[in-house]
Amino acid sequence: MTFSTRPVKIPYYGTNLLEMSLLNKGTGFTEQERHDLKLHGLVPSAFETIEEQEVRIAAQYALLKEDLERHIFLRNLQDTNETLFYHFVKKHLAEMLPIIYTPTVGEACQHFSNIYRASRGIFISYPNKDRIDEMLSNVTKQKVKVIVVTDGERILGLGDQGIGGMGISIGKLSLYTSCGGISPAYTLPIVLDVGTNNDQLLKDPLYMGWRHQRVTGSEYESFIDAFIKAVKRRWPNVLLQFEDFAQHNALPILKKYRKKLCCFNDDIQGTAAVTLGCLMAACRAVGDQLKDQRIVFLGAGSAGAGIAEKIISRMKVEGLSDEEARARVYMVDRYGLITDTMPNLLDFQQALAQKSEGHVWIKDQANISLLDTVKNVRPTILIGVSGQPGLFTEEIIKTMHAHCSRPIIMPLSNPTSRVEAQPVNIIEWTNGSALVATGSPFMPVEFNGRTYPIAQCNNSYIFPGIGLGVLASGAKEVTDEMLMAASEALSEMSPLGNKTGNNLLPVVEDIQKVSRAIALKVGLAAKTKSEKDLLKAIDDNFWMPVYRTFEPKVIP
Ligand SMILES: NC(=O)C1=CN([C@@H]2O[C@H](COP(=O)(O)OP(=O)(O)OC[C@H]3O[C@@H](n4cnc5c(N)ncnc54)[C@H](O)[C@@H]3O)[C@@H](O)[C@H]2O)C=CC1
Ligand SMILES: CC(=O)C(=O)O
Ligand SMILES: [Mg+2]
Repeated sequence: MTFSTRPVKIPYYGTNLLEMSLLNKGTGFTEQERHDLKLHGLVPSAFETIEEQEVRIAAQYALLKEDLERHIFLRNLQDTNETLFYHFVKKHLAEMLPIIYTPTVGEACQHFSNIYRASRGIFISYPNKDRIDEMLSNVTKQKVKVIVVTDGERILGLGDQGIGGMGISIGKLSLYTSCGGISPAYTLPIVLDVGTNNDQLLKDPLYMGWRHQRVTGSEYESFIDAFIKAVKRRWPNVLLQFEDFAQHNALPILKKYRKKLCCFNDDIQGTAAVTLGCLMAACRAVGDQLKDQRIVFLGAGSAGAGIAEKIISRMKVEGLSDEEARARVYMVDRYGLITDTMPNLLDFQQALAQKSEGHVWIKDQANISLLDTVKNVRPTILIGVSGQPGLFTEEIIKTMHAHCSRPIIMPLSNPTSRVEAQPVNIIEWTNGSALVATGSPFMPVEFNGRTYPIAQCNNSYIFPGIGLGVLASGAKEVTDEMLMAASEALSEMSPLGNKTGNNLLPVVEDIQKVSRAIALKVGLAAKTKSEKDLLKAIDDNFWMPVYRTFEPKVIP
């Protein structure tokens, strides 16, 4: 990996410089820098390396008792000294990801206004809809390359969190940097404040968002449109990630803007890519193909439909017709199995509805439960993306296992409090036969003297690599081919798939390696550069949390 050690010329000095989290080094500034940048006296006289500073941070961190406190502490460090923050996080990645990301980030979103410390990102509220250009121009970062934007309506499985959604935009971008090497100087979290329907927030005197019911319909659509156009004007080549939009908006927004700027929806496409990568690896491990599986989903929303369509695409690559592939995928939602006679289906659900003709157990039945679906379909794969905890009951899991000796069971809902079943229970109910992957992190399960690792099938294995791949290739669009390449790259790195271990996914500590491999495949699928040039561009774009030497740009 190449890393530039050239001094950086900066036009900032004194207290202002210390207040810039991207440049601040605290006691890490050298004697020369303290002289040149007017810092003498503004920091304690000791000179410390980043490693020495980290010892202090680790000692302070060790005193904290609750995960939310740890999150606040780390966010504070991020707002004070980003290089030290990423240095610390990178060194303890497996321990810190659950603090800066799921599950703790969910709590941070729920309590966003109460734990608020310092500003980060931009808050674009509906009443300010005519000044979006001005708001974007207020951002001092010149080269924004990756934006994560949410409107806070469906934060993880926690529902409407209003401007608390900013927490997820910040968290995702922290992973772009810690897992995908995107410089924090190039990232920008955004929350679109279109009001909230969360009564608790509306009544909370500390809530800092617009106290108004959510704007909907054409008003909402024109607001989104104004936002997208303003982003294009300010940063025409940016990669925009849509995050945690509610079901009724997620797909329509993606469809409308997919070709208009370089963007993707993480919950639909990122989740589909990581799940498909896991399933391809799991099939390889047992010498099967995806086209031979029968799959049942609980939750036919953005994530469910995204994963289902990706699985269908892959089954078609493996030789099935569209009809044959769709016949193998069953979607159970709030009112039961989705069938072609069910009223009020959304377009994307209609495409995934099972035909009632030809299935005796479906014909003329309404509200077919998950249990009945499992009994009749005899699935080999069960995926939970309902956002509702506990719905994979013992009876359902045991029924599935009765017809499938090695079931693949993925309760993917986040955060931990929303998981469809506890991995330990699934392992027990299946007598250790199930292959389990969850959306939030879980400890390995000990059962009958064996250890069962629980893979974290979360889009965090995918989006940092997509971001790096897009930046390195200069792609103008995130195509289906690029997403499929991401799934393939991930599945090729699966220890279980490669028969080199029993982990379905590489361990979190290897996630930077995973992101680079995904970036390469994604970049190649973008067809803009040769492999050699791409590898160099990936290296060049990969930011490392080390202190650069600063020189004054203008002597004040
Ligand atoms: N592991 C990962 O990487 C990801 C996990 N997720 C998780 O998946 C969950 C769903 O996310 P989205 O699909 O975006 O939300 P969504 O709101 O679009 O879909 C959820 C679906 O579940 C259905 N549902 C609700 N209660 C149900 C019940 N009792 N039985 C059956 N279906 C029920 C809803 O009607 C809806 O169609 C969330 O908890 C989210 O955190 C989402 C994206 C990525
Ligand atoms: C992981 C993620 O994007 C979600 O749960 O919404
Ligand atoms: Mg999400």
